[in-house]
Amino acid sequence: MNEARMIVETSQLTRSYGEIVALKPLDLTVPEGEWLSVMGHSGSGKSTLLNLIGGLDRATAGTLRVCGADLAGLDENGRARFRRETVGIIFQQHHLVPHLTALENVMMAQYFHSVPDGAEARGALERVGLGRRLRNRPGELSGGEQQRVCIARAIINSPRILLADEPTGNLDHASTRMVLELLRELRGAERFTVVLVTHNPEVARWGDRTIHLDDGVLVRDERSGGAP
Ligand SMILES: Nc1ncnc2c1ncn2[C@@H]1O[C@H](COP(=O)(O)OP(=O)(O)OP(=O)(O)O)[C@@H](O)[C@H]1O
Repeated sequence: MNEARMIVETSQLTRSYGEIVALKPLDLTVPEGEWLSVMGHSGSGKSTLLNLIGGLDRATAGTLRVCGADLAGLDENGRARFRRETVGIIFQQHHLVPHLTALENVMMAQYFHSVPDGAEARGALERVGLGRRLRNRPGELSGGEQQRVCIARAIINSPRILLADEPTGNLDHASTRMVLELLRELRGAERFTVVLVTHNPEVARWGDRTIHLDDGVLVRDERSGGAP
């Protein structure tokens, strides 16, 4: 039987900001293809963990391997390359450029990864169901549609791991469901691993597994109940 490959492996991973220990020594493994939900109160260390996994921040102690890369051993350039090649990120705030169309917003992300390619960007927008809204600016799209542009932008480089920080935090119930269904469908098709931070237990249930952080400590690790 094949052992599942671990996409994230941490050992005693720690992040302090001066006196504040945002993440206390954490041992965590995430197998390839898993959707891991991360819950916890405000300030419990969820974004800190996500930012470390995404190579956006550096640990103060411990080890962290993501897709085989030893993140502690990478310099700034190495981490930028790791982010470009391996990671897709979606935030609560969409960070779309207001005066650019949906297509141009995705192409701008490509510019930072590699070379803008209109056909590829169009393909990503079609994959998230926005093939008919390519020329619309963010202000002309609903909140759920804006988040779908962000998902198109995040999957354009075929990431091995998709990180989502409260991706549905600003959305109503129907748009939340649509975004989560899309993530589930894309994960099935593209086989990336998902780590999704949320305050909302209903959202966490869409994952395979949920970990709970409390004051920087992993206090619970359980199989999720399944999507409603
Ligand atoms: N750059 C920073 N400098 C100083 N302290 C920080 C920094 N980033 C996070 N912290 C602190 O680390 C702790 C964990 O923060 P983190 O953002 O990871 O929590 P969170 O669980 O994501 O919270 P929220 O749900 O409110 O986003 C908090 O006490 C926070 O104030």
